Amino acid sequence: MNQKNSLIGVLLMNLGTPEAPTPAAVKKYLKEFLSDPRVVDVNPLIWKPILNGIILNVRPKKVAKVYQEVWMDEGSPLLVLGQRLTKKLDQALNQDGQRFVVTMAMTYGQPSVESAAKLFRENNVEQIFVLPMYPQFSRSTTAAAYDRLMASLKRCPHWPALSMMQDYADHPIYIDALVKSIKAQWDKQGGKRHLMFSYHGVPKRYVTEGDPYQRRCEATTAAVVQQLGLGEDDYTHAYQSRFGREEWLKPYADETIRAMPNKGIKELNMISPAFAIDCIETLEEIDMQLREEFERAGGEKFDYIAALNDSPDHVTLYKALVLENTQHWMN
Ligand SMILES: C=CC1=C(C)c2cc3[nH]c(cc4nc(cc5[nH]c(cc1n2)c(C)c5CCC(=O)O)C(CCC(=O)O)=C4C)c(C)c3C=C
Ligand SMILES: [Fe+2]
Ligand SMILES: [Fe+2]
Repeated sequence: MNQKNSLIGVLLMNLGTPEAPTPAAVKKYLKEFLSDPRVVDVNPLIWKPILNGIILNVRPKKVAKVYQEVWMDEGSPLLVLGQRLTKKLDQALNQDGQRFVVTMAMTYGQPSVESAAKLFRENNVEQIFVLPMYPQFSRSTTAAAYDRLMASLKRCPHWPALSMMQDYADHPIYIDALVKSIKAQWDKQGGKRHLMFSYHGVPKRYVTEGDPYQRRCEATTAAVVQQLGLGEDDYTHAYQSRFGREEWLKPYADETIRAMPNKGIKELNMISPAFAIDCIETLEEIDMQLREEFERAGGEKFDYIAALNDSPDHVTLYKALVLENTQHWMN
């Protein structure tokens, strides 16, 4: 086996998204996603009846409408924008000769890890670098992606060499890319505004039990704030997307944003660094719901700073992460 001359597989992994903005497709997606104990760790004897009884009968109809509001001609934003980034990364990595096979898979649904594995086998890939598209590690996202990958390899007689990225919450090129996107928005709107960082939340208990997610989110905010030279009153760090009755990480984004106009913050920029790719959680929950809450409370200007998506800076970052983590296979 000549590993030095074989192609290197690059597997970008993201969460998953429904195949259509319909209640049936959303139900199928939520069933798979919310049955994963990495995401909801409640005892299955208690959780399964709640999931199958209430949640999967009520939530899909409501959430399908939300997907319809943000759906693109080619499909779900999470998938379409993720595929655009994958294609650009492929071009950037292979511009000086074919060395990498680059593809994207979802932890839940399509495109599956098995379809990526098939592509790698067809190209005789012997080494795979896995890059979960979550800047801040969490058991509910990154570890779930690893589990999914391992499960797909369970019946495989031959394993490739695997290298997995844990996270890149404070990687200098990631921080630079976020800072550039904030400065670009400031230039566009003609000046600075209060900057709110809103991260996808997780149950507080997960962090108490050892999930480093909160610490990693704080590391991202601290690095961006430091690079921008912001003072304490210039920014806010919060968590969105609460689900269920348990306490989640605080402060909650919706409560925080409702209180801002009364404290004199009427002009706001919002960034959501936990999302590498825009999706319903940013395009609808932030740019529609939280915007509305802010304006209803007396807020006057609200601008959401898009995820890095398929921007040149994101391609530069992902290219660097791949090269840094695959050097040992190339020399
Ligand atoms: C039930 C618990 C959930 C945990 C824990 C959780 C963590 C978590 N999720 C993301 C990224 C995404 N989540 C998305 C949607 C989404 N998340 C949950 C629940 C939990 N997430 C639900 C039920 C949903 C579906 C929508 C809904 O019913 O409200 C998405 C978007 C997918 C899309 O198609 O657009 C992403 C991405 C992170 C980063 C995270 C913790 C670190
Ligand atoms: Fe989520
Ligand atoms: Fe949400």
